[in-house]
Amino acid sequence: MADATEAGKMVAARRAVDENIKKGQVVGIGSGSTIIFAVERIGERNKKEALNLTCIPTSFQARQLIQDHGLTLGSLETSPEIDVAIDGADEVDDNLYLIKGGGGCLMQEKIIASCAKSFFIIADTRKNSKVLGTSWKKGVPIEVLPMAYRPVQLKINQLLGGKAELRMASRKAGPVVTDNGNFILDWVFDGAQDWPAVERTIRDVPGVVETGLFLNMAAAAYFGTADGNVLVRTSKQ
Ligand SMILES: O=C[C@H](O)[C@H](O)[C@H](O)COP(=O)(O)O
Repeated sequence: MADATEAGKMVAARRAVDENIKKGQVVGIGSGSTIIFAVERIGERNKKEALNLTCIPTSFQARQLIQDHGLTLGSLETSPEIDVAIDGADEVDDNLYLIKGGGGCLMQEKIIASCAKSFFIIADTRKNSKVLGTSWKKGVPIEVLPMAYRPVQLKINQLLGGKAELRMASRKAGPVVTDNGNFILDWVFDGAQDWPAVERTIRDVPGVVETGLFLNMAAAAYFGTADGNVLVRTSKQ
């Protein structure tokens, strides 16, 4: 099963890279386990085609991946406009609404995606849902300022129901600390939601830095299966 999932991630990543990355572009590089296959493919093509890309990372991990594959590392300061961004997701619904941040990276990912002319999602087929919360049961990640985590937690519970849980680290005592020095709350919800309204409600709570809901951002999602097939779903808009 694990190998089948990895195979699905790989075919989706390779197809998205081959269809969307062109010479000379500024490329946003996402975070997580699926993006590894995309950067491997970009590196492979770069050796053959001298792509001359500038790659903008969304995390510490992405920065290392870019450098490990001999690609040119850039920043939003020098390249504020991105041609294409590619990233993974924890779940994708029928509207191409996404939950992201399962690996603790969401704020830089959202900034990079917002600067990109096109934003593509790569995932194995398990992430392809009609309704968010069908396969991803860990909730919506919310990045919060550490000093505000407790009131934010209480306010979200009051405003939305469900439960906003402080994400704890597994190989360190205490909470997960993001690349930006913040904490993460995972808002575990029940049933279908009005996602634009939920996004507004969460963002309006002082102390919230960003949410892992990416709405109306992705142009297409590539879902790979172990047998090498890739389903491409494009935005309805
Ligand atoms: O925090 C992590 C990022 O949002 C990832 O892109 C997301 O969790 C998907 O990761 P993976 O490709 O490992 O499933």
